[in-house]
Amino acid sequence: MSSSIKSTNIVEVHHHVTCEARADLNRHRGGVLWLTGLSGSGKSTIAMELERQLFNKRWQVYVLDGDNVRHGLCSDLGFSPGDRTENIRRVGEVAHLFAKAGLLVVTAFISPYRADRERVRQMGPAQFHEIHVATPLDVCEQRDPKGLYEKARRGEIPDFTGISAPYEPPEAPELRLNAENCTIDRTLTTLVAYVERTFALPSDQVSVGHVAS
Ligand SMILES: Nc1ncnc2c1ncn2[C@@H]1O[C@H](COP(=O)(O)OS(=O)(=O)O)[C@@H](OP(=O)(O)O)[C@H]1O
Ligand SMILES: Nc1ncnc2c1ncn2[C@@H]1O[C@H](COP(=O)(O)OP(=O)(O)O)[C@@H](O)[C@H]1O
Repeated sequence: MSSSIKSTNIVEVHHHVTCEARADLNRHRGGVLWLTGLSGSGKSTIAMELERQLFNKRWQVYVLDGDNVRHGLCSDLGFSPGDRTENIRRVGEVAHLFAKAGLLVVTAFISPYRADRERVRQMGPAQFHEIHVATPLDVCEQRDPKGLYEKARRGEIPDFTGISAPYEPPEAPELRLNAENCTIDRTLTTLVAYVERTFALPSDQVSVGHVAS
């Protein structure tokens, strides 16, 4: 974990293109939609389908997914509490950078610790919306799309979330998806409407030319 700051004598460089100018161009604000939930709860399925539907509506949108990020940026991290915290810190920083670049970032990480998710919320300045994919453990275990619960029950995966490692559900997420009782289609309808309500610019909002010369 990199808790101590080693970068000193750093002076911030300012962009000439403002966040407002990017939003004007895209017709939506940048932001972070943070999906959290157990393995098998539906995070990746929902995130990728949301990306596809928003892309088809010409949104600037990108998914950061746990399994993918752990192949590169976070390939040095495992699943101890400290490594998970560092994983979420790095992803949070990247998500906020993308959001400042004007994108709607959809993240799909278990992110089991409340404090880690709260730290990402506080990173700002982009809007952070916590979405709990609230599928219960028994349903996730029944689905077991990657066979990981079976392995974890056999003791072959240590520190497996929900089995031998904790998951702290959000207490007041911006949105809770009960994917257990809802089809993928209905979940997506709810989410797309939520995103449009929250991040789209009103169609009558006129560009005011925010790009500095
Ligand atoms: N011990 C343990 N616990 C939980 N998950 C495990 C573990 N080992 C490997 N995997 C696989 O890693 C994926 C979770 O990675 P994340 O980066 O989302 O995890 S975390 O947010 O840092 O907790 C997770 O992906 P999802 O099933 O999509 O959630 C698993 O495929
Ligand atoms: N309503 C639903 N929402 C999301 N996924 C669902 C739903 N019903 C069934 N599933 C299935 O559950 C599995 C969820 O796996 P995945 O998206 O990889 O979860 P996670 O990324 O949280 O580990 C997929 O096989 C998906 O088809």
